[in-house]
Amino acid sequence: MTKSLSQANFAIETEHTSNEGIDKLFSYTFKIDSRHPIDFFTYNQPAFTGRRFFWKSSDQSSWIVGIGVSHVFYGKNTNERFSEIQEQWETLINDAEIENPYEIPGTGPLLFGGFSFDPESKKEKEWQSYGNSLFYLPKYMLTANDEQYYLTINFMDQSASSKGMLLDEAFQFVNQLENWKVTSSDTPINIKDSDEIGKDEWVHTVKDIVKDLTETDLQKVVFARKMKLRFADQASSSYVLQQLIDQQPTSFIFAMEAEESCFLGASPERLVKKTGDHVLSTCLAGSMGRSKNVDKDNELGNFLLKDKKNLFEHELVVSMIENALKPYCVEMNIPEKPILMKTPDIQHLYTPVSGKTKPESSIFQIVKDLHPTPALGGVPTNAAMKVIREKENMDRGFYAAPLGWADYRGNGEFIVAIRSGILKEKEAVLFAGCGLVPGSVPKDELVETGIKFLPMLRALRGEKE
Ligand SMILES: C=C(O[C@H]1C=CC=C(C(=O)O)[C@@H]1O)C(=O)O
Ligand SMILES: [Mg+2]
Repeated sequence: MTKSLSQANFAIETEHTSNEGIDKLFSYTFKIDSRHPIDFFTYNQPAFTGRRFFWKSSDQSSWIVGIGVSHVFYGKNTNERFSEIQEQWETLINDAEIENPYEIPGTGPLLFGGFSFDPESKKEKEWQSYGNSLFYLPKYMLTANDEQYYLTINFMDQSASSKGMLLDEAFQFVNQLENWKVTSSDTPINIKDSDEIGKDEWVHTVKDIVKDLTETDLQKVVFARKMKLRFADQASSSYVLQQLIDQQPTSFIFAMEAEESCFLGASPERLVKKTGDHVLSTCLAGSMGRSKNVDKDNELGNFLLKDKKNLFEHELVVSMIENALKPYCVEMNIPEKPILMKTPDIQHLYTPVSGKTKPESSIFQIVKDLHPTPALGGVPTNAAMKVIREKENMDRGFYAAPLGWADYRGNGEFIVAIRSGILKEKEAVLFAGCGLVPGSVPKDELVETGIKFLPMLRALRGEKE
C-alpha cells in the first residue's frame, strides 16, 4: 500500500445526501491499533470539519467518533420524525452489505445525531443547520470499547464492483491515520464578553410560572435560559472536547457538527441505553451545589436527599419514565429511593430505571415515548410545553433534547443534551434550565442555572478546578 496519496484525496467524498434509491450501503469493520479518539476527531480537519461527531459514554467504556458523512437523514417537523428516521435507517440497513465480525455494540454501520427539543418552537438562526432531526451515517468511524479499537468504513454505491478500490482507500486511510499528529490548539479560549440574555426578565417569568404552579393543575415546568459569548478568535471544538473529557470524567461527552456550527457538552443524563434486550434509563432531577470541604459537601448532599421540593421534582421524572418504558418491558427494576450523582460542579438526585424489553422494541420508539421527560419538559407534558413555548422566548434547538446513536443491530444510547452550548465562528451560546415546582424560589433557580453553565464555561476557559 503506498502512502503517496495525499490527504487531500480524502476530501473527495462519496457523499450522497439525497434519497436516490439506487445506492446501497457497503460497510466494513476492522480492528486497528490504539488511537486516541481526539486524534481521530482532528484527523485531516480541513476536509472533515462540519461533518464530524464525538461521543464518550459516562462510564468511559465506549467512545464513538465519526468523520465525514456517507449519508444524511432528515425528519419532518412533527412527532412522526422519530419513526421517519427509524424507517429510513431500516430501509438502508435491509439492503446493505455489511462485514463486521465483531459483536460489539457501536461497531458497524451506525446512525449518530439528534432531534430538536420541540419541533413547534420558534426557530432561531443559531440552530438553522440542525433542523428538527439530523442524523449522520459517518464515512469513517472509530469505536473504542474496553481498550479495543475498531474502524468502520461506510460507502454508498450502486454495486460491489468498486469494493476493491474502496478497501484500498480504507487501508490508505488507516496508514495515514497512524502517522497523524494532532494539530488542535492547547490554548484556552479568550472570552471577550458574555451576556446572560434577559436575566432579570427571566427571574420575573419564573415568579409568574411558580404562581401558576400553585394555582393550576400544572405541576412542573423546566425553564431554561441562555448565555451568549464572544471570543477573540474562533473556538476550536477539539480543544473544548478535550477539556470536557478531562474536567467531567463521569459525564457523557458529545459533539455534533453541522456546517459551521458545533453543538457540544458534558451531559450527566442518559435518556435511554439499549443493549440487546436490556434497557436502562436515568432519572436525574433535583440539584444542589458542591463544596470543596468534604463535610460541607456531604451536608449539602444529605439535605438534597431529604428536601421535599427536590424530591418532588425528581419523583415526577421517575413515574413518567416508568410509565413510558412499561409497554416495552417484560421486566422492570426501579429502586425505591434516589441516590446522589455528583459531578464536579453540581450534585443531583439519581434513580436508574432498568428493564428487559419485549422483542422488536425499537430504540427510536422508546426515545419518542420518553421525550420530553419531566427533567426537561414538565408535568403535564403538553401544558408544560405550552408554557415553555410561550414564555421561554428562545429556541432550545438540540439543547435538552435526545442526542445519541443507534447501530444496525438495534443497540444504541441517547442522552438529553444538557450542560451544552453551540459554537460558531467567534461566538457561542450556552444553555441551562431548572425544574420549577410549587415552592421554587426564583433567585435560587437563577443560581442553579448559573451553576449549570459552569461545565461549558470552565471547558472554554481551560480551567482545571
Ligand atoms: C435542565 C437542566 O437540568 C435538568 C437535569 C437535572 C437537574 C435538573 C434540576 O434540578 O432542575 C434539571 O431538571 C440543565 O442542566 O439545563
Ligand atoms: Mg432543580
